Amino acid sequence: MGINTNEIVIEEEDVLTYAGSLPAPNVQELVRRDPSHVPERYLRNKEDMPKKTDTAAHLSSEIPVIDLTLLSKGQEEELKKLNLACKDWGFFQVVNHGVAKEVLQGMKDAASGFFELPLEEKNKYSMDSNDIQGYGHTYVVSEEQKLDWTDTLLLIIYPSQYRKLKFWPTAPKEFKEIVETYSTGIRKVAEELLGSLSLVLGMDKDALIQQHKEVVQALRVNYYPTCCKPDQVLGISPHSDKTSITILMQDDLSGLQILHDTKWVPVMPIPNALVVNVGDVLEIWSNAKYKSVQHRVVTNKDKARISYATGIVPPNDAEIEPLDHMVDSQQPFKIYNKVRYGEYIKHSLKMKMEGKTHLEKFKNERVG
Ligand SMILES: O=C(O)CCC(=O)C(=O)O
Ligand SMILES: [Fe+2]
Repeated sequence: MGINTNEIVIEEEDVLTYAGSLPAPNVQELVRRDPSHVPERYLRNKEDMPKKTDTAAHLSSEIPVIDLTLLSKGQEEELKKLNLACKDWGFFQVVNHGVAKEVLQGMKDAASGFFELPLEEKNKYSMDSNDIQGYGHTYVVSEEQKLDWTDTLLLIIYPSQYRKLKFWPTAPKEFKEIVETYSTGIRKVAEELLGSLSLVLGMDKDALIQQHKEVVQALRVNYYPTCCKPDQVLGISPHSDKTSITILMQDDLSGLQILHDTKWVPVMPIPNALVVNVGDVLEIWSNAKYKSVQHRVVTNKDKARISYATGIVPPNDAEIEPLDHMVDSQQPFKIYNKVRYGEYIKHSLKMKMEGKTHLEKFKNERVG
């Protein structure tokens, strides 16, 4: 069945519904009932857990910090910094981004209020079994896989006709309004970044926005409860994002780590800054000049952590492939085949999160 919104007909099956997850326990509730126990399904093998030898905390201060105000003025130095940040790190933090600190704080207060509600209240917004919008878990595809120590609220925000308001919490009562205000601010940041990225990739300023066909914006709020066995449990498994770019607000608790060369580097919170990373779609468009970088989240014994990831993606019917001018002497053929975003995301959602394995299927056979 299609939905008719003025002239646009959206195929519901195509755009609004994604493969869902198997049911999984509510982690916050597990901890509330027995903070001293972690079920087997969450306990990982030693080799999958952070080790001193594969972590490089001293590199945290090298993760680039970009000034968005300078970028939007087209300042040459800052554009160069952006290009290097995407090439060398795939992650950077953004300051002077224009989203007021009251708005950032308002989003944090509203989300904390939601997660503090009793389980039966939160479960009013539970994901349906065939979809990823709502409160629940994503990427749970088998009874055997190890589970992440997190509960998630995922909402598609823009274009507004894709919203499923039944999943939008009505408590705390200001939730909806602050999500709108926050998301409108983040959208401007996304547009500014996509404009600057277009320029540094040698295109007109609006080229990457055009590539999206339509900029779809989703908000994924991750709640990581305290964990009594942080050395055996991960908040989120290593993965790359299925986005063009992701814009993340973290609270004042660290936990996010990114894979840089062969070492995991913590992304330390900078008050009121946003963390931005290159997702798979930008890796494909740029023919891997910019790579989506694996990241994971570790757990914490003493304090719950909440993060707010805005995913910028194209609609399901957009075809994505390396842009012609990204084929050059450095990368003399297109390393990904053309794929509809909808096909790519459905394939990815059927797999547990495991690094970048979901991307293999779309690689050109000439990639060894
Ligand atoms: O919690 C974080 O810092 C990262 C979350 C994340 O990687 C995601 O939602 O894709
Ligand atoms: Fe992520």
